[in-house]
Amino acid sequence: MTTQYTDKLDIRAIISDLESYAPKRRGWTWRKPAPGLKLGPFEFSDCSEPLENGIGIPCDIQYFGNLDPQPLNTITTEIASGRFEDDIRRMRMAAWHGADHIMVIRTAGQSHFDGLIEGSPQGIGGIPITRKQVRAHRKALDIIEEEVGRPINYHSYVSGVAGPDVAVMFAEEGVNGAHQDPQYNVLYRNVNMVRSFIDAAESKALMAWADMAQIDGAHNANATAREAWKVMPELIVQHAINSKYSEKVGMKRENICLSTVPPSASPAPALKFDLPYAVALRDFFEGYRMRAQMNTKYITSSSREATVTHVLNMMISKLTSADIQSTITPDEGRNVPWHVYNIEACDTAKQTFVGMDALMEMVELKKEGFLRETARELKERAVLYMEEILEVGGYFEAVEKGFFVDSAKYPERNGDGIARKIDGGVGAGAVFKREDDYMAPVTAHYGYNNVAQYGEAFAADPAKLIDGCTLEDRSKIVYINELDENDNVEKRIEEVAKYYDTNVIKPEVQWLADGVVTIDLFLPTSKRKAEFAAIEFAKKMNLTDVEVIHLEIMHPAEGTRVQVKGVVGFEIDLDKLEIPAEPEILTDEEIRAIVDEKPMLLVAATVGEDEHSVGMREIIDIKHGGIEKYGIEVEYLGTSVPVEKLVDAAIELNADGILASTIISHDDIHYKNMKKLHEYAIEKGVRDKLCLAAGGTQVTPEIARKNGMDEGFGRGTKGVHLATFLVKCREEKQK
Ligand SMILES: Cc1ncc(COP(=O)(O)O)c(/C=N/CC[C@H](N)C(=O)O)c1O
Repeated sequence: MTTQYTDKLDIRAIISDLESYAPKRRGWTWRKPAPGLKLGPFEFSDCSEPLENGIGIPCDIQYFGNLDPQPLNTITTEIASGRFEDDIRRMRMAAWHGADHIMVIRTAGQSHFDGLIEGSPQGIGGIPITRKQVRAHRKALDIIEEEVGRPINYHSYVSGVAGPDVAVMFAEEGVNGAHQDPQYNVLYRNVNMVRSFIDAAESKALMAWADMAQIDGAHNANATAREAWKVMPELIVQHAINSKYSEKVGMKRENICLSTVPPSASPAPALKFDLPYAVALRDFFEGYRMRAQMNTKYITSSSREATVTHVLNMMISKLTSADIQSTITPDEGRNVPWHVYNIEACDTAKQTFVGMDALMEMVELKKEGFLRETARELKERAVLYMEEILEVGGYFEAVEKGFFVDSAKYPERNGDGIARKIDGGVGAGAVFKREDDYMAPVTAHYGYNNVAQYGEAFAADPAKLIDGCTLEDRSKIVYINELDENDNVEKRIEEVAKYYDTNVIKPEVQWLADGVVTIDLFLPTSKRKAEFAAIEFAKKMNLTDVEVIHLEIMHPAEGTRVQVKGVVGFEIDLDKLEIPAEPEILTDEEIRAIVDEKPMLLVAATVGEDEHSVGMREIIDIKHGGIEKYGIEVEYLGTSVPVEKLVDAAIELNADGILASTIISHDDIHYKNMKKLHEYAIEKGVRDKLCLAAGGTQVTPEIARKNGMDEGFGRGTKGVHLATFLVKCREEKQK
């Protein structure tokens, strides 16, 4: 992080004056490759340009100085809180953790709305797409991308009965990417298929004009089929139908992203299914983009399990290709994703990809054997599937016959596919042939448009007839702020104004001040009893609205892990908190001058029965930025040293202080050893003379001091922190 951003985004400022907001650019932005990128002591092969501001994963911050390498793959985070004002804060967190593709899920059922909606109503499982909401998010992302120093793509959905209306609005509002696949309408939203494909042509023409990236909907078959791995031939066919249709309408291949989800998940031998499928897809669809997403069909309430599934999916992405890596949040299987899980998923993607940097310079996929034979078989099945579609008369007839999402592996059939009537579904009978003199003076309008009746000059640019349509002249866009005087963002912000305007805070998981917390318990009893006992424990902790969100058997009799969510009924005023000032740190020069003037000698050891030595070596050795670089002399006694020996050595050497490394914290042994050290120094009559410092990954300074240390040092301690303490402590002791 190069600049401290200590101010929160001003949500009220972002949602104000949206009427005059205009997007800065049009179209999708891919990451900039940085071949041979050097960061710290490392060189990376498959990374993109680093961020100006970002937050590395914890071990990057603790051990590598926040190098924060960014993989070449675009990383997506999906947000679905239902309140777009709270989504904005989460976008900022995700962007700082490496997401450059923000996908905001739509409110349930918007596919059946037959027109645009306006304003800022709250949504279910996502937000209602409205012009106001899209502008607010794009305006917020303009600010956020400046902070992180990388363009961020905003993504939504062009589907449902009002697809083309939404596509026009997205083109007007600078949306960068969208899902668009007429098969989705037909199979999962029962929108009439003829209507869906005609609307798709119009929508895709607009998306092509807006240079938007398109994601198809094949992944939905995965999540819908009974045994996902059996729909592989169909997935290839679904990708082909949407990709070819998109290209015919005029979309560039590099903007056509196949939404490829591996059809299985462990404990199935996942890569045996998923890798051949991934290879087959890339064999067939050269020149298109791949958008990889882990399988969400088999996701459960175990956030750990979801993370492993995510990592396995990224292994496939690395072994084959993924231009976009979608990240399903690890809590997707138990609630509408929460802030911290969006961030976990972004970190998992970043950590995994940079950890596998240069993998394909070291391994390659076998050119023969099971992998290639299986890939070929899948491609053959897909071709047969396509041929049979032609035999029965084409796509519409095949849908009527229930070809799609049948749970058998084509050409086997179980007859349980999703069948739709050609003349059925929402919007049926609403397709009309354009009259000979049909004319629409608008840009990116698909199909017959007889503008030539007003002069050939207009044929190539129909909007010229009206001096530009809304795509050329934003003043022609009608912006409506709100339609509902209650269900809107201003009202919602009023309800939580205190938490915007003061330093009073409550815990939250998705909405400001929602008060929700989770507790993670191990209960030494059976699953059923643990479930009810956990609720009781949570209630006794004064949580309300208590719900069990995850149960995991450690052993049928020995115990169960339970995760519970609940609401706290109180808040904290930060202004009234006693927060000890951060310890002041002296400069290297100041410390060196003090030690030059008055040499310092310490004795150091890892105490008790503890063999860990790395931490102590790092805090001492000059090459790790340890205290020796200030000229401080250290007599290191090694590991598993009794505290008595430490004190005796300090007396013998007339040392200024003692450094005790205490890594093992089981049964608070680290604090017990500190107490022993303190008491023995008193017993030997040297306590007042010596500066006693204890350090370790589980050490809390306040508790170390309670156990007799002059100071304790926990995670992230650097040499300068310890050296500052030592020179000040010695000065104090020798007054
Ligand atoms: C092709 C297509 N069109 C529209 C919608 C939106 O669907 P409604 O508005 O009808 O809910 C979807 C939904 N996918 C969810 C995101 C998924 N988790 C993903 O990452 O892809 C879709 O796949």
